[in-house]
Amino acid sequence: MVSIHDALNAVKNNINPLFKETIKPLERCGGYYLSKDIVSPINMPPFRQSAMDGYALFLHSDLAYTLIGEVKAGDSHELVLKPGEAVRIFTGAPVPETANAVMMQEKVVVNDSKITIENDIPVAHNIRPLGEQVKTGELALKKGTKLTPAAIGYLTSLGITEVAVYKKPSIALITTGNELVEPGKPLVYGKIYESNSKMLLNALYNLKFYDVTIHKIEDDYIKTKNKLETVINTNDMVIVTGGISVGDYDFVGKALKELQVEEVFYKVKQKPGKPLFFGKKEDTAIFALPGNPAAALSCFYVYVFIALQKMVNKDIVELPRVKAKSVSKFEKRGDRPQFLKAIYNDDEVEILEGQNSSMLQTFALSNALVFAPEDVSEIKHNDMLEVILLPN
Ligand SMILES: Nc1nc2c(c(=O)[nH]1)N[C@H]1C(S)=C(S)[C@@H](COP(=O)(O)OP(=O)(O)OC[C@H]3O[C@@H](n4cnc5c(N)ncnc54)[C@H](O)[C@@H]3O)O[C@H]1N2
Ligand code: MOO
Repeated sequence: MVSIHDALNAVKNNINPLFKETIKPLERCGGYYLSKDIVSPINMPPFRQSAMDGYALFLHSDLAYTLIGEVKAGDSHELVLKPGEAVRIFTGAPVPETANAVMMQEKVVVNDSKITIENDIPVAHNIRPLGEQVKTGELALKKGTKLTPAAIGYLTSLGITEVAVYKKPSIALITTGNELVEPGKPLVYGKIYESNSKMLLNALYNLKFYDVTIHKIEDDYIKTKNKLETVINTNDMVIVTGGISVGDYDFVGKALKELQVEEVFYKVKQKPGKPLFFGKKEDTAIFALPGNPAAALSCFYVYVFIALQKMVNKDIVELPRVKAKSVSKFEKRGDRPQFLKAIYNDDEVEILEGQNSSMLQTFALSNALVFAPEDVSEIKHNDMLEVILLPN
């Protein structure tokens, strides 16, 4: 049995960034990281743009100008101004080459073709220069940049439609157990509805990992071994739930050994999630999470989360931890450090009733896990606690 500290380090040290590339339509790249520098194919803006609705001017020493025409957004005609001349212009329209400033209309008095501006303005006033954001051939975004909505908007504004990004891991989710029934089917005595796959699928989707397949196996050694062999050979990560403890029908550990999966650790001194397994086969990471649903999800957030972040080359790989004041009492039994389902709000944290590792009801209300270290046996009101914030 390893400590939480050693288990966390083992996950961090045994997972490498995937660095597999794929070309994807830009609009589908939210949350991905660029695998190549992007050079701008155009100047942005592609022409000198008016930043205001108003008048483009060829500045001279007087406040009065003569109006000679109009340019609106989308117009392509070129008007030629002489000093003291102006054109009506609108936001986003191309500023004629010969105009050198734009005055907003609120500061202009119009009298037929004569206009008077309120005050002097400097050259370039209210004109967005050609290539102000980026020029043709310049670096638009560098390799490794995360494609946020803003980044996708920016690259789209440069006319880019597809980009090279780091592939996200392909993940196989496997549930085990004869007792599991697909929701929607009748529940016979002794059976339960299978919930871990949908729960973890959504945890993965929530973190923007979409390349996920779900597989179900009965408590049968040969079937377990064959299925694990296939998914390990074809995925970057395999997440199994159940069948990893010591029962006669827990075949996952034996099958992984037979398949020569390298055990990095098995069993962690923690509650929930004692029988957690983490191993590797070539570049595939294998987690076997306890079948108890709340234990599986807790292990997912504390350990699998880190592996996922490392695979996509993120700098910060753990969920955020904060300190918060306890508003509840809790008695911790045994010497295992514990992750407790809790509600964090405004620097305070409430530890919920119903901490059993089979209970999702309380997890469904939680937005955090309180970490109760080994040497703590009692948590009191106002104790300062370490709180892991769950992704929302
Ligand atoms: N003699 C011992 N027994 C157990 C130990 C131990 O140390 N010695 N550890 C206990 C702990 S702690 C845990 S956690 C569980 C883990 O067992 P497994 O990982 O082998 O999980 P299963 O036995 O297959 O299932 C446990 C529990 O979870 C339910 N389950 C499983 N899969 C799903 C699913 N996909 N959806 C919903 N619910 C699921 C399953 O029906 C069981 O109730 O072992 C203890 N035993
Ligand atoms: O370690 Mo188990 O996950 O407590 O129930």
